[in-house]
Amino acid sequence: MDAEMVAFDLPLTSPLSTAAGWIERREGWALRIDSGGTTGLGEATPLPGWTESLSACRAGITDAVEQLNADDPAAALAVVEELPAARHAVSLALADLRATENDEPLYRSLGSVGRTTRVPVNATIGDVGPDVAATAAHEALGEGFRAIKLKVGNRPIEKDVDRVEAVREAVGPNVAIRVDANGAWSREQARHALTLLSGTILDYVEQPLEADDLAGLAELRELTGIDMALDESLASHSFEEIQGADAADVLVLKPMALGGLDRARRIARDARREGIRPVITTTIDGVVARAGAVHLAASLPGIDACGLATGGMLAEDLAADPAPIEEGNAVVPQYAGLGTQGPWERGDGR
Ligand SMILES: O=C(O)CCC(=O)c1ccccc1C(=O)O
Ligand SMILES: [Mg+2]
Repeated sequence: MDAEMVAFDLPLTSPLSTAAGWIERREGWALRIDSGGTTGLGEATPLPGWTESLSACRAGITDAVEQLNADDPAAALAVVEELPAARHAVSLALADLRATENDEPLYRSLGSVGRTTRVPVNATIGDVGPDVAATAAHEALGEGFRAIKLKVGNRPIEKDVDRVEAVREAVGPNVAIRVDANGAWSREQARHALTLLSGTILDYVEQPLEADDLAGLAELRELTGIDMALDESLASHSFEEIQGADAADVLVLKPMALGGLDRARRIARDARREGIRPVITTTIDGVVARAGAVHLAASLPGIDACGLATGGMLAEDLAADPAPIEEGNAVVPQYAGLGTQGPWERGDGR
């Protein structure tokens, strides 16, 4: 097999705030494996704080490309074992290649038996004031979204409460609202915020406390009865630890941060077995990784709304989107494999 990587640097239309700071651009590498004319695409888009550094990622993919060119995919995976973004690229390219060789869409190749044509997604609203948030939420409602995720935790509690209430007012009672604090609150602040929000029905609160405070998350879950979603906690704690701590109702799975679709899918299935809802999201990835995440979500029948409507945050992308958002759903590509050639795409789109 022949493998090559190309660097990219994609600016966001407007920066998104997270626990690890502001995301303004997404840099990474697209990877293509060619095996006798059949290709497999991968993408590594590291996000420091969530994955390895850019330099560690570049070194890892470079090593993996060398192993792939020596026809040793197992060695390629081994060299990126502890580099989640790099492993994401290598494992995705190999999975895409396999699915393409088998002439089946990637989500089927991941183990799904039925046909899935759409995956519900949430609209993502950043740390904007109540009026802008309400306008964005109202627009999302008009576009067909049935779930909205709002970033909180960057303002005084009362201000965040106003923002959440403004969004609820804008969308009415039938849209699920999720809030994501990215670990910003102390135990006391989270208790206060969730008490003030008790009149507003929330689908869940995502990472209200820092990643390592599993005991606090379990306590908050018990105390408030609000569904607790863990995101950052998954970077430093295994599924078994989280389950053992009784800390989660929902797990937010980011294939880029977890090291690939295969790893994320295993956690999703473990979670479901324990009655925990998996939700698939991205780290604001390029189209190759985003399409992979859509396939992963499609391989989990009946999945809740996922955080996959992130393509619109990018001012530029690697290629046209094979999984566009329509009426609050990602359309699942039914071509063989992933459904995109990324930067290797021909000008005509396929
Ligand atoms: O889940 C979504 O709706 C979008 C993805 C998102 O919010 C995100 C994007 C990059 C880094 C972290 C996060 C997060 O969920 O905290
Ligand atoms: Mg989150």
